[in-house]
Amino acid sequence: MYVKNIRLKQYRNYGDIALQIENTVNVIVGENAQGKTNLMEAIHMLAFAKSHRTSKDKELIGWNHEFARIEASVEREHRHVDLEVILSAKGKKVKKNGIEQKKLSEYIGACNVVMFAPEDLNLVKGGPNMRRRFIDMEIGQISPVYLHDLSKYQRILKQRNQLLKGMFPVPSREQELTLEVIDEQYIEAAVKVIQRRYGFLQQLEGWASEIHTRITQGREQLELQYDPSANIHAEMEASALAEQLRAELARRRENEIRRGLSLAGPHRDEMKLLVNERDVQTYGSQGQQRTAALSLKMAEIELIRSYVGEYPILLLDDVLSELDQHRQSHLLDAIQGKVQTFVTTTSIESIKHETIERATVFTARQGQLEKQ
Ligand SMILES: Nc1ncnc2c1ncn2[C@@H]1O[C@H](COP(=O)(O)OP(=O)(O)OP(=O)(O)O)[C@@H](O)[C@H]1O
Repeated sequence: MYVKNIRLKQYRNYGDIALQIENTVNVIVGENAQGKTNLMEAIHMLAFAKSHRTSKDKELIGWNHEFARIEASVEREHRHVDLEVILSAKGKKVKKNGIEQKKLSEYIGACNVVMFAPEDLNLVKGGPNMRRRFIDMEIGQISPVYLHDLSKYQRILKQRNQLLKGMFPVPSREQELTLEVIDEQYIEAAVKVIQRRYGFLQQLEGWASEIHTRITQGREQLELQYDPSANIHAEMEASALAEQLRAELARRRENEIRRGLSLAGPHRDEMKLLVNERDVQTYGSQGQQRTAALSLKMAEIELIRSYVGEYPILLLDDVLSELDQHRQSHLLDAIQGKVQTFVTTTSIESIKHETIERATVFTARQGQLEKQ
């Protein structure tokens, strides 16, 4: 799939621009603060209806404007889809082929995007919430039903926490009975999320470990592990998993009431990345962490292709020049001719010559993009 054209109106520092885009590598070159990342963010918005760098949509609206609009035409293998995201003080609207989609889960997936930005190193170096966010977003784009299950789980979690808070120091009989009912809903929703995440990680690991071994020329083995917050075995089938979670909740009940918090469940689960059997977050060098992040992103591209039957669009925001020649070559060789790619850089010299020769180059200057 590829973005054939895009129009941005009052989005960040863009006034009103329209671009025709080729299904190749597109390099956006420009000095700092010219709008390179803003364009990447707009394409990310098309896929996820969410920015990769802020949760506050109003920051995306051009200063002194009432609304912002992103419109694009995306070519898919046997069809084409028009997408539109409109942001205003009233909220966000998303449209697919001109029809407003009330549920984001019905919109997401119309176009698939993999983004690799410097912050992605936090996937390896950062806290568990970064990895949970990564897993949730990536499963969401290949399986919108997952987003529905996840938000159901989050809704029940909120209710459960509220109930637990009111149960301290002495729970009433009524509260205890309500907790029993909520626990069953909580377990059912949690099991769905855990199983989906576990399955996703296994598939992702298949690709990521192969890619990682190739990049490190056989020196390193990458493993991804689902590391649950409860004493459960994520690989078990649903009823056994539910049983384990039920036992775990019973064991932790007193503590949960004392703290007014749910202490076991997907919201606290972790994904571990091991290189040669050691946690790369704790023991990995900068280079190993960078390679692990790159392997994950490259694996994601393959995983999406295996699900949707087409390669996603790749956004490389300010990372290509950060990769040494060896890692750059691995990435570029894997995508060349197959994946529509957007690369931003302040210095065109940092990108391999052969890539530039075959790429379309745009210059970003003060909210304008000019094809070279
Ligand atoms: N809501 C907004 N309205 C107008 N301009 C904005 C808005 N939000 C950010 N900007 C401007 O957009 C510019 C930043 O653009 P962007 O982040 O795309 O830079 P960049 O070209 O990627 O730079 P760098 O190379 O430093 O990453 C800044 O000048 C910033 O002031």
